[in-house]
Amino acid sequence: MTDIAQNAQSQLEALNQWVLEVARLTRPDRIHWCDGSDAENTQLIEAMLADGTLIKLNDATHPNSYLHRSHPDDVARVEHLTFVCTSQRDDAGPNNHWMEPEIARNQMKSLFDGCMEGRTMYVVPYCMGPIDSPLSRCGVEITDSPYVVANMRIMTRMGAAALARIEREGSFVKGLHSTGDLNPDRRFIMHFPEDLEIQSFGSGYGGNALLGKKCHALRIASHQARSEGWLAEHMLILGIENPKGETHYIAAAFPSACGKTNLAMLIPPEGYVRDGWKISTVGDDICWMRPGADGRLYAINPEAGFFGVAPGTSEKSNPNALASLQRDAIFTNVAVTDDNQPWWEGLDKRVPAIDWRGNAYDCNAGKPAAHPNSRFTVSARQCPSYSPHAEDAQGVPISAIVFGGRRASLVPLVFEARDWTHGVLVGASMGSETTAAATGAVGVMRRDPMAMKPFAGYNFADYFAHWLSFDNAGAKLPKVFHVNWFRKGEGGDFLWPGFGDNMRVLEWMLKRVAGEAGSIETPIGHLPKLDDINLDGVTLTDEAREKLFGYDRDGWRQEFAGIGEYLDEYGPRMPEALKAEQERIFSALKD
Ligand SMILES: Nc1nc2c(ncn2[C@@H]2O[C@H](COP(=O)(O)OP(=O)(O)OP(=O)(O)O)[C@@H](O)[C@H]2O)c(=O)[nH]1
Ligand SMILES: O=C([O-])CC(=O)C(=O)O
Ligand SMILES: [Mn+2]
Repeated sequence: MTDIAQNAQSQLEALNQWVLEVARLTRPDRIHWCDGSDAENTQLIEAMLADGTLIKLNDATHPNSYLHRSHPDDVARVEHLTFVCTSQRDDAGPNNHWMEPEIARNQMKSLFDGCMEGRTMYVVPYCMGPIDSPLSRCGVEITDSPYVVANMRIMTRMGAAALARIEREGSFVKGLHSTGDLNPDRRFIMHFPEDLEIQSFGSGYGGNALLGKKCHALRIASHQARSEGWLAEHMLILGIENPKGETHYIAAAFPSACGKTNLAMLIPPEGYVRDGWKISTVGDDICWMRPGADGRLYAINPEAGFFGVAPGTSEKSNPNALASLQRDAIFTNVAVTDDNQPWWEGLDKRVPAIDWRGNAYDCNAGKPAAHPNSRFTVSARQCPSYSPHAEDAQGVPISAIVFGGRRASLVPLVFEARDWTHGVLVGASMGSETTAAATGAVGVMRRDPMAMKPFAGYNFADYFAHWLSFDNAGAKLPKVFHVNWFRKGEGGDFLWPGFGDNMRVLEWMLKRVAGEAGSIETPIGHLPKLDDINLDGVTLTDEAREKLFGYDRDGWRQEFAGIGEYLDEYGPRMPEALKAEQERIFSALKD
């Protein structure tokens, strides 16, 4: 036998053994190896329609589309129940909940004991990233949820091709998932990055249960990326083609429910379209980046579908998303109209008949009909703006990295970092108001470095050091920017129109990359002057102009004092260079 054949056989044996070991513990009635075929999917869907897990939507308006109503206590990620179990506590860092691996494994073992009795155990081989890309990585999720299987089929390259790659390759991420009894007291999402392992119990919700997404492609992958010299980030990737026909790619990190899907699918304002500007979508949530031979960062989207926020998605805000959702989509926790079409707040003026829990909708009760974190799952290939380069094995070269949060006050529309180290500080000091994507209070300002607070699989101090390490000889790094689409006026309204008009800010960024646009230098970075940004067709009040393009020195001094305190929470592991950058800016703000 050749070495390669021998390796393939031993990989397969390791996988088989693990599957049997899990089956001995969880005691399912049946084991089903998923091949990802249409026939298999049809069978799964039929079984879910029969037992009520799925409800068929209006076939005339939404062919092959389904509604899933989750348990009302299981509608979002659960950060307080999510753990990174490294052998050393400090390796997980103050940014993660930590448990000793041995204790976590024993606790999970007792939860998984017999939990699949009466159920089918599905073995789901998947590939994160194009099946032929050297940047992609594989995993296998074992789950007792057919809803998870149907979603994984849309969100990843699932089935036979992934299994073949696993047989060829050295390693895969092992993910074990059971919905258990959905009791929130028996719910844990455990990560063992040193062993490339995930164990998730007690939830069927997206980020907790579709293990390829946040658990693998962010927490495990970020840990792996650190030792292998790449980056696994909570970023969208989009392409911008200018009137000259040149395409630049931008990666942008915004926290959960802060605008990644919307920016990734942006349709430019009319004047831009007429001039020949085009936006293409590579990814809307996760970005894996690695330096190429030419020193630039090359990125792939490890996902194959979108698990997007439904509320706020409309023909006006995001026509590309709506067009993607015409068929073959799974909707989770949305409302339905009297003719059984999916509906959510912000979609249109119709009044829904049934709310997300399945009760008659009472429009006077003051409660939303769709859950604020209701979602759609759909293949990226159905998106009209899906980039022809989204499946390129070598990835796309990144010209700019954008950080952004939901900040009602202080933070202007856009500014540019002076250099890479400053850019890393801009990312590290990001703040944002919490959203419905995770359980807990909404609208509370918190530090969310690089939009990775819930997703970094290791100590943020080491993560920032890893980011800084990309600035080496030969590197041709992207420019770094910060945006805020969510600045509010005294009256509580958003001051910036957002959505398609965000194109104006993207254009300024590309001009900065090309050295063609002006700015004003301030201690926090380069801000555009009002006439550096094309505002043709946008009406802004005086308050909006001042707050979106101005800079409040006193407010920023306070902000930087807070950033200094935040960095200090990480103790001596925090890289000196980042602390020094913070101190430089803080003292410039005092002058
Ligand atoms: N005011 C305003 N709201 C926006 C803008 N872009 C997105 N939103 C709203 O923000 C919410 C979430 O946006 P998404 O694009 O789905 O967020 P995401 O970052 O992809 O979220 P995750 O999938 O949770 O990671 C939606 O309700 C949008 O309508 C914008 O430019 N301005
Ligand atoms: O993980 C999820 O369930 C959805 C998501 O993208 C996020 O919360 O950032
Ligand atoms: Mn996300």
